[in-house]
Amino acid sequence: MEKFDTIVIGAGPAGLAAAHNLKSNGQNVAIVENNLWGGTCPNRGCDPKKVLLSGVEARDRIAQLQGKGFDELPNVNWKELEAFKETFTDPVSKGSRDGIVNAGITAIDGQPKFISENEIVVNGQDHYQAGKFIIATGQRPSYLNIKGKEHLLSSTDFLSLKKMPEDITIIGAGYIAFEMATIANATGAKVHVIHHNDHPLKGFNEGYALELVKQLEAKGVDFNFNVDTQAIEQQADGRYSITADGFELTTDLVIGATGRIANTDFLDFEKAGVEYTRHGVVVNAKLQSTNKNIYAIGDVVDTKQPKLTPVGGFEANYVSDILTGKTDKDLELPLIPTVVYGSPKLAKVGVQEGAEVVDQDVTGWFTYSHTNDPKAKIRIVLNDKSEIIGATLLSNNADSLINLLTMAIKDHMTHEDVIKQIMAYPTAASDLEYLF
Ligand SMILES: Cc1cc2nc3c(=O)[nH]c(=O)nc-3n(C[C@H](O)[C@H](O)[C@H](O)COP(=O)(O)OP(=O)(O)OC[C@H]3O[C@@H](n4cnc5c(N)ncnc54)[C@H](O)[C@@H]3O)c2cc1C
Ligand SMILES: NC(=O)c1ccc[n+]([C@@H]2O[C@H](COP(=O)([O-])OP(=O)(O)OC[C@H]3O[C@@H](n4cnc5c(N)ncnc54)[C@H](O)[C@@H]3O)[C@@H](O)[C@H]2O)c1
Repeated sequence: MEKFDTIVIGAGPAGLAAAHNLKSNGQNVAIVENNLWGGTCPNRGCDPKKVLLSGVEARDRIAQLQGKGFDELPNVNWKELEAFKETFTDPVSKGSRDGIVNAGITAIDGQPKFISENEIVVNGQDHYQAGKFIIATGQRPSYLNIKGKEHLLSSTDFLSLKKMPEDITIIGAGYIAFEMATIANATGAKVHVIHHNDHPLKGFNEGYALELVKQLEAKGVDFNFNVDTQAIEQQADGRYSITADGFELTTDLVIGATGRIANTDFLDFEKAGVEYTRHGVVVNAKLQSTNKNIYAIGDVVDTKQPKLTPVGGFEANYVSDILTGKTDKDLELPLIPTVVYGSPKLAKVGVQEGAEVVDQDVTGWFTYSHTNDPKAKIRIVLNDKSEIIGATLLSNNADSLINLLTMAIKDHMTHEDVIKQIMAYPTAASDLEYLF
């Protein structure tokens, strides 16, 4: 039986970062993966989505400038765009595994199960012991429990569609639903979004979320709110009929985007004394599970933190520091900016209410008018010392501006601090001094 200082279970962004960190700090480390090395983000999440969105952005920009230098609106060639995406995704698994092996970390392929508090067996035959374990098994799509649920496809399927159907329906109105709807719409598909209540993108400012709905509606996306899907049936012609109380829709393909569920099953946690809920592994403020030698990081953790790649990476660094004696403090996450990659993009950071809120429609400002953007809005929240403490942005460059505002909040910047800076002009950043 092989013994290690630490065994990491799950080779996504969080698990890989922890394994590399621990190894470079002199530990004897193994990492177990039961599927694609690299995990969700580079194989079936953030990165492939961003490649597909680059096509959307290029087309949107030209659409906005039609009659202002551009005549024809080009079509997105899905087959070519998908092939381009695969040039990024195809090398990920081998590259991630090779990186592990080259770093001198033991790479184990297969399905691990705990058989005691400090031992796992992989594929029912190979036994490994460790002083510490890190669970980094992430999440997978959760499907609605309705009649015909077997017809639901996931975001993973969407990102690898060989052909974009003429008509596609997405159930749910969270991050994934908006991003898939944006991509499918730009390829020319008729897109329907069905949502069980009238709160899309819960957690974002309601007015801004509804403005994004309006912008997508203007591009032809059909939103159906307060529709609680009851059944999906395949018709003789291969299409699908979606039904709810007083509602019926026929479509070519149905994507379920109603959240994700933690990968806590199949690991026999009971044998290791690790408690978990349907939201993930239960941890304390040091990301330690109910077994003090087993930690959890990334999407699989049952905390309220947004489940995002940089959060998993931060937690990996933190647990590595704990396990190498560099810290014994509780985890303190910094501000977490988050972006819905729609068209336009919706971003937020920090708190959303304060002593003063400056909410502006900036569509007419040069930054947005020279590209003829249909809508840009910026909401800045200040505290009683006039420091920026939060922001929500809706614009095509919200993704980069939100990072700048995150730094400004961290540095407790006021308007006076902002005007002391020189920002490259003309950019969204050089507008900052006029925003509040
Ligand atoms: C469509 C989509 C788009 C996204 N876009 C963004 C974005 O733009 N920005 C952003 O920050 N985040 C985004 N996310 C979220 C991001 O992908 C996750 O937060 C991130 O991948 C979490 O990393 P992780 O290492 O915790 O888990 P994962 O990346 O899920 O990795 C977990 C790994 O564990 C493996 N595993 C699972 N069970 C077992 C087991 N029993 N034994 C061994 N191995 C196991 C899995 O196969 C996987 O490789 C997106 C997610 C999706 C689905
Ligand atoms: N840009 C990004 O950073 C990004 C992109 C995609 C995914 N992600 C991560 O992945 C996670 C999962 O994304 P998601 O869009 O699946 O989740 P989500 O939590 O953002 O949205 C889920 C949606 O499904 C709805 N829903 C839940 N239960 C339902 C039910 N029974 N019937 C009908 N609708 C129901 C919710 O109201 C919500 O609108 C996100 O929370 C985020 O952490 C991030």
